[in-house]
Amino acid sequence: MTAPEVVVRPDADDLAATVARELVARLTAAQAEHGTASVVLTGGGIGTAVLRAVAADGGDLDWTRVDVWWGDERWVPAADDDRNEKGAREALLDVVGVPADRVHPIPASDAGFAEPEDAAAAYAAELTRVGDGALPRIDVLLLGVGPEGHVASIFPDSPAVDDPRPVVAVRDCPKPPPTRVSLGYGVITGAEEVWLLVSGEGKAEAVARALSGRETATTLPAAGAVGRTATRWLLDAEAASQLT
Ligand SMILES: O=C(O)[C@H](O)[C@@H](O)[C@H](O)[C@H](O)COP(=O)(O)O
Repeated sequence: MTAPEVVVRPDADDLAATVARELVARLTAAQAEHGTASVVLTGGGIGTAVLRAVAADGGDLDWTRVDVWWGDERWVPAADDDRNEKGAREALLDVVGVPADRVHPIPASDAGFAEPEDAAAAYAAELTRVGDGALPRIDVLLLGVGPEGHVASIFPDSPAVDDPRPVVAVRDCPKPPPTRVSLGYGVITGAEEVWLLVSGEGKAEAVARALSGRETATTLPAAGAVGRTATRWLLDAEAASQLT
């Protein structure tokens, strides 16, 4: 496993612009190598700010050859403002016009699945459909980090940490809404590059703990979020303020 890279920018705006530029460059390089690129999006404040920055300055990335996935989703109806999908569509996908068949949202609670477990199984099936029977290559997997160290919808001490399924339903989440669908660790750590986007003083302790080498995925899920070829912590100065 390669050591995590830590990038610190002065503030959230600079961080969003920097990550946007680097994301477009990475996806462009993946297209040059493979023909297509794939990215897993995150909800959250800085995650959505990055998408807005990509929309404003997206270079010449060919969005018709980018597969778009989500790391987690709230179990609410499609039109609910809590949907990560809704925020991502408004911030970026509707702006740059990604073709519908390349956008892979996690099913909403009104999409016809009785339980979030059914939606999780359907999302796992969609991953293997696109991956021709295996999990697809994910070039960049973006994650926000909660103040207690959660990533996607995997919270500290949750059974989801040890669930081997590629996509899991998560109930009783400490952060509302309580029911969610999340990629499991196997998919997260199967991504080529995992980029953790973190902004603000309230995350500084979680960042320092995650990078201390003393936490496990169970005690601090962000600590277990590593990519196959790269793990990048992309921070603003406040989020980095407790790093030694
Ligand atoms: O569904 C969610 O709650 C998000 O996907 C979550 O994982 C988020 O990314 C982090 O909590 C960071 O959010 P902020 O950047 O808004 O603090």
